Amino acid sequence: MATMEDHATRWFNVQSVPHSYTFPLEKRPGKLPFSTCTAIPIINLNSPEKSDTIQKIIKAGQNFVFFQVIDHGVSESVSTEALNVLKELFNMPLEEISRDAIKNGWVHMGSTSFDIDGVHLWRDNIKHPCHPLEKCMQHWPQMPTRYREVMATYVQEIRRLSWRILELICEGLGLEKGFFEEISQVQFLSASNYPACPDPSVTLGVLKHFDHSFITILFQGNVDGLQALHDGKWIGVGVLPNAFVVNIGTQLEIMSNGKLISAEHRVMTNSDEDRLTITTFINPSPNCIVEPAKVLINESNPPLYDSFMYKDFVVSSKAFGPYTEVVQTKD
Ligand SMILES: O=C(O)CCC(=O)C(=O)O
Ligand SMILES: [Fe+2]
Repeated sequence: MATMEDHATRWFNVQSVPHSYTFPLEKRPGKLPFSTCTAIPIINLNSPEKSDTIQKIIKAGQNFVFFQVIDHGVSESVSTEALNVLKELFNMPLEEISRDAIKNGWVHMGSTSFDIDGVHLWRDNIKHPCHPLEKCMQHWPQMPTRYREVMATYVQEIRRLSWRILELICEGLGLEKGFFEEISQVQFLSASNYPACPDPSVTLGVLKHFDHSFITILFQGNVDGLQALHDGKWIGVGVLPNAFVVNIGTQLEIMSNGKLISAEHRVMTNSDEDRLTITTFINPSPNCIVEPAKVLINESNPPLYDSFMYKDFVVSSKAFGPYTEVVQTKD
């Protein structure tokens, strides 16, 4: 357990944002308050009208890129327990977290491990692969002691949910059933703790980026912070109790030949409370050839993207930086 003393000396326990966390003017979010965009689609996955659900997902992927799913079949206690155990983990003394990460082979990125153009992000982060479970679990945190049990339930539920969504997308795009099965065997988890920040206008939890996944499933608890770039403006993907945020990744944009679009997004901090989130990426397998699906290509719909092997892209773009080896299970 973290002691009071340990907490008081942590990097975020400061009266003002240190220079090393202050972004250059053009990257700062500025003083605008976080405002939730009410137009972001909310999709009920349990609706009896399946074709209606599919249509809503495809439309959301074309227009808003992010959407939220409700009545998704993941019980609230599973997600809440996952957040609780992560909170315990992030509260442990830093040396203990680092020791566990080194011993078991998962990634711990304390805020100072990130250095983007010389500036740190306002977050602590952990990452590890999740699939196949039997192979991955031994490389997860050992502490808190119930971490593996709680997170195993969570990641399995999220895998089921992501399958459901990918199958609906297949149907909506006109791809054969199970199109993504073989090619999306990589799932990894990235959990972030964004402590309350004395001045959210000068720093960010995550800088603007695309997710290089097929889809990303985010549980953001009950604190706002996520913004997506839409028509050149930052829009807030506000918290909806027990909902998951779904984001179309760049690799699905390519496979769909641009029928679905991936959006840049970023994370703002806030001055009132800590924010803890769990991101699950469903990624192409390393040997997957990423290219517009053949059935979507014809004379009037030429391919809009070149084809490449996912692992070559990951290496050449440094998509996962120093932690490529860990999140990209080898074939
Ligand atoms: O924490 C969030 O709200 C989103 C994080 C994110 O965009 C990512 O991990 O790629
Ligand atoms: Fe992201």
